[in-house]
Amino acid sequence: MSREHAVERAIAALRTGRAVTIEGDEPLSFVSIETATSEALKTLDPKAKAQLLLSGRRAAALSLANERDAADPAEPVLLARESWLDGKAALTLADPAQDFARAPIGPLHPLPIDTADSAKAALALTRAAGLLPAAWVVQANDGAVAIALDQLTNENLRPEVTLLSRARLPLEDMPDTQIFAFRGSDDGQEHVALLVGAFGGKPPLVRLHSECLTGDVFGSLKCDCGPQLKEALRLIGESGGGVLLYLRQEGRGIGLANKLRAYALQDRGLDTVDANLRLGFSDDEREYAHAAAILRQLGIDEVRLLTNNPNKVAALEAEGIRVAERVAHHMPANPHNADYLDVKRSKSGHLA
Ligand SMILES: Nc1nc2c(ncn2[C@@H]2O[C@H](COP(=O)(O)OP(=O)(O)OP(=O)(O)O)[C@@H](O)[C@H]2O)c(=O)[nH]1
Ligand SMILES: [Zn+2]
Repeated sequence: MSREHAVERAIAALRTGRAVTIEGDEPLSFVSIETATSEALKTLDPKAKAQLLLSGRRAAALSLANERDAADPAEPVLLARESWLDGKAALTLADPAQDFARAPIGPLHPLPIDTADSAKAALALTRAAGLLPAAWVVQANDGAVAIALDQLTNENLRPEVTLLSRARLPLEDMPDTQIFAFRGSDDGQEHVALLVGAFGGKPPLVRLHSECLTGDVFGSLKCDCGPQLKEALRLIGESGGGVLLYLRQEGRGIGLANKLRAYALQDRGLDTVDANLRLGFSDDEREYAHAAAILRQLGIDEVRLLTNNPNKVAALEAEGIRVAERVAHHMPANPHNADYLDVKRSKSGHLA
């Protein structure tokens, strides 16, 4: 099976509460603790000592001593079977929603992991599925969807994108716009490119916009995404033409439900970075390999990039697209996003 289909099937299984088996030297079967069906939970191994996989970051937030002293917060932590650790308790461990409203939970006993690569890949799959990075370890079973570890870890497998369709899409003040849909070869995500006007000669003005349902569609004041999206299109049109990529990396790559979980933590006083960490994600889970592949398919290998984020410039260059110029893309702050924009500058390296 192609890697694309294997990953897509595994993601679909996790989202619907079914088990996935990572095959290889260190086989590991698991289900998402968020979606696990009662069927899947029946396959918890009654004899096994091990039970729950959490991300190192989440374990650190729970003040759990990692076996490896949390040297790498991205490393998974394996917890032992405890009689009280049922579906509800596991969800409380994985989801920080209750962190401020309950007594400390435990005792919990981390175990050494003898399937470290598979455990890491398992949590990467739950993240890719937009679920909390937490899993029950279950017994291998016939119903599980199998995927080979090297289909998940082979760094040489650079994602490619397939052009699915293109059409005219007249926009306000930019009637000469075309929309292109692409599908990622590794995860099946549909990304969009808007080609505005005709460009040629100097490197086109390009905006890599990461999906933000709340800002882009509902006009949320918590972030600056909505105004950035509109202004980027306006600037691209004004400059004679260019490209806007609409990348399906909602919530800096953690997915919509997880972003809303992060928002709930922000309602409790955490900032945008700490909220991600408490959920068990890194501050920014995005990647730009798909963006680079789309630009290449559009015949673009050099851009003027609209962004305040130097990591985005570096990531795109690492994927082989030259950034001839960074064009600042600041929006006026409002009372609801002023702190957010401050944190982007003080903690995430955004340029003022
Ligand atoms: N996890 C999380 N994601 C958020 C939050 N606020 C906005 N986002 C997401 O952040 C992404 C936009 O990131 P920004 O940091 O505004 O922009 P950037 O792409 O890093 O930098 P610029 O190019 O300068 O805009 C979108 O995917 C949003 O959904 C938040 O509080 N938590
Ligand atoms: Zn936003």
